[in-house]
Amino acid sequence: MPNFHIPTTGGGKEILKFDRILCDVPCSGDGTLRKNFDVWMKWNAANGASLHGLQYRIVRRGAEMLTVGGKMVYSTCSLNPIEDEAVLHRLLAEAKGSLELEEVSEKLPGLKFVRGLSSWIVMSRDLTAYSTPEEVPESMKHILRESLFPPKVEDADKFHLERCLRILPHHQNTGGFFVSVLKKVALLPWEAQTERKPVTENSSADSLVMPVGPVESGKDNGPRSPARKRQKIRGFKEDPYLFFDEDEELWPPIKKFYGLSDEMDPKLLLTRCKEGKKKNIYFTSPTVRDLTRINADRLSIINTGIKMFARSDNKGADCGFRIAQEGALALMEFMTKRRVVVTREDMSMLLLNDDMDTPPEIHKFSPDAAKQLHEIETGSTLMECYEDGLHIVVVAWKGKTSVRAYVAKCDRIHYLRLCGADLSKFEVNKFAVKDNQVANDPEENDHDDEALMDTENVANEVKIVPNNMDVAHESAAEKSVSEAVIPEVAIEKGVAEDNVKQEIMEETVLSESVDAQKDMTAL
Ligand SMILES: C[S@@+](CC[C@H](N)C(=O)[O-])C[C@H]1O[C@@H](n2cnc3c(N)ncnc32)[C@H](O)[C@@H]1O
Repeated sequence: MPNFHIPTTGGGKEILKFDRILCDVPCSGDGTLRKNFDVWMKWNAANGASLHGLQYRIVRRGAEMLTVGGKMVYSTCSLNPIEDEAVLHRLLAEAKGSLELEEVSEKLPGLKFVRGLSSWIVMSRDLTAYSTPEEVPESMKHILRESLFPPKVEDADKFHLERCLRILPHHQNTGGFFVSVLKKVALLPWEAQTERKPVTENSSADSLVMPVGPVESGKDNGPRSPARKRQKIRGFKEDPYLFFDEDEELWPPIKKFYGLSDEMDPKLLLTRCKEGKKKNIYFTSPTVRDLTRINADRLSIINTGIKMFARSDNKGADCGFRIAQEGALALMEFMTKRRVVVTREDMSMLLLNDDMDTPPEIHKFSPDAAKQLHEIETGSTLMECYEDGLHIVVVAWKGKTSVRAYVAKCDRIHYLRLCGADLSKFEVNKFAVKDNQVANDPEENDHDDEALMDTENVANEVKIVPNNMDVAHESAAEKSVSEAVIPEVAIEKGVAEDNVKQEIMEETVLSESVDAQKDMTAL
């Protein structure tokens, strides 16, 4: 994760530090073996060792991005101490007291868990066990490195690894999970060495550096100098983020139509269209707007803000933009018009009617809701229900004689369930319907046999699935964080020759790494 710049009060910029960080890192996933059949086939004792380095670099980078006083969760769905306590022990040892594990067991009363480990053994792929780094043969030292081993007995207490929580599958009938909370109590030793200066145009922090931990090839090396530069991330040209100015011509008609108060700052609205008609209008907070602007040349931001308005080319006196459901709750705070309060029965009727041709007519609503509806002009409207402790706000289109909900089907079902409405018309078992069709249609039966044969053939071809357990790709995991966004892949099943597999793997790695790079810089 690269640094983000933020403006300072004096008009300069500095590096943003976070109050809270969640490092839910890629892992072998052995805690999920009850639901992931694959884990049984792919597991070996060295999986943890090949992921440890990547996990360490991610959490170490997290610690750097954390503000002093901030907290960071480190979690995995693996129960292998090499991926869990060993990673934390390594970071805590390097942090020299600037990071502490927090006691969080009281935070979730009733949660069953066992405490983190302070001792464990390290195993090679052939199941040879080693208790200390000294026992590891020279030829294995580059794989079973010192950092995989537990703290020395005399040092163990000071790391408080027992404050980690290990949730075992049988405790709550779930997957296995490891979770810990770190608190940053002082600058990290390697941060403290570099005096914190404001960012200038020419300072190294201003370029896209990845000030992450050491590249782990061969022998392990200590924290590295923050001045070392990394390659710039190349990639996609995203549509620009164009924030409204004071004199944005779209704003006055929207403001008037929805009766938006002066408290709503139009400069928090943005579009992504440079030319032509603007399609969607997004809303951000002042902080996100500043971050987006100030980092525009340094980061490829994929998406930001919530969709608040969508263009609607309905003829009429409206402002040309309807409210988007995603932004409705944020918008209603400023809306003094076009809000209709309805009863629970009204809301159920509106949402149950998903037949676009016959939306419910206004006279079918309760008298009070019908009166409110008659008083507003045609166009986008909020329908709000607060009966019986409900708090449902949906976007609708108020026509001359009827009202139609503009809500996605899954949301519609969710709200109907809250209303206690009859959901039977949505509860169709697709598989049962298909089975019935097959049973009643001999031709369908024929086709299905063919389809089955095809499936069997496909199963014998090469299938590529993302899988972070493949030790063949240890080398990717051993690269720096900036490069190691390349997801590992595994051949799930197949009869193809090795070189064919290799070609396909390379192709997949390439295309997936581009996607992963996009994800990495998404805000
Ligand atoms: C356990 S998942 C996180 C799941 C997430 N917490 C969620 O609830 O959807 C681990 C994530 O790490 C990402 N990842 C894999 N390699 C990475 C790398 N080198 N740097 C950063 N993230 C990586 C994966 O894409 C994956 O999304």
